[in-house]
Amino acid sequence: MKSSFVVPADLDAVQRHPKAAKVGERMRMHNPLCYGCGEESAEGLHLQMFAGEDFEVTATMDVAARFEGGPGVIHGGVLSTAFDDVMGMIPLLIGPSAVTVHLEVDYQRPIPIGSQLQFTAKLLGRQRRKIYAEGIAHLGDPDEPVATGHAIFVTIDVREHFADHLANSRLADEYKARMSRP
Ligand SMILES: CCCCCCCCCCCCCC(=O)SCCNC(=O)CCNC(=O)[C@H](O)C(C)(C)COP(=O)(O)OP(=O)(O)OC[C@H]1O[C@@H](n2cnc3c(N)ncnc32)[C@H](O)[C@@H]1OP(=O)(O)O
Repeated sequence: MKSSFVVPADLDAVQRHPKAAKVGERMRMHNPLCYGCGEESAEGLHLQMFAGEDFEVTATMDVAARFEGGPGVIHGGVLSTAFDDVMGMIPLLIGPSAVTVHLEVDYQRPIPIGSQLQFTAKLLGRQRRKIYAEGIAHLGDPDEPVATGHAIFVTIDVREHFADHLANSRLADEYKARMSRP
């Protein structure tokens, strides 16, 4: 079953942001408490993300026992979370902060607990505030994907978007201080 995800034809020109991570560099966590990539999220996925060529991101994730859904295999929602976060790094290569407005996942093979998942995500295009991305997950051979994801991210003003919610974070004080800087 193929995805029906559609990328518009009239896309904007994009450039890699001069301050984006260099090719092969680990991409910084957007939030240490992030359930996807945060190192301080005890139960999180602990995705490790790396900047690729052009508008690509690669990532790895150990499929820990706590991610079980069906017996011995990853939970589908956990895999969706991983795709959300890996593709969510694509906007950082072109600059703006962005949040997910649409996410879809095609599950192609069961993914065993104990395996290491590898992801490759790429920019499909930008149109105004919308950033279209695609990702694949594999177990060592990118030509044999075990799942495919598609997403749309919409750029935001970070201060405005999170203003009413910062207080809910365990890092509220740090974020309030950071966001109040000019
Ligand atoms: C201090 C540092 C912190 C750093 C944090 C970094 C953050 C990184 C976090 C990463 C974490 C990982 C990621 C996560 O987990 S992010 C967590 C999950 N996502 C969210 O919580 C987002 C919730 N949504 C919103 O808040 C609003 O919808 C936003 C603010 C995003 C847009 O509402 P706003 O009123 O501003 O704009 P708009 O409605 O005019 O829409 C704008 C454009 O978008 C198009 N559109 C909208 N929806 C859809 C859709 N479903 N399919 C297709 N298109 C859609 C729309 O047609 C329009 O297009 P056009 O006008 O071009 O035609």
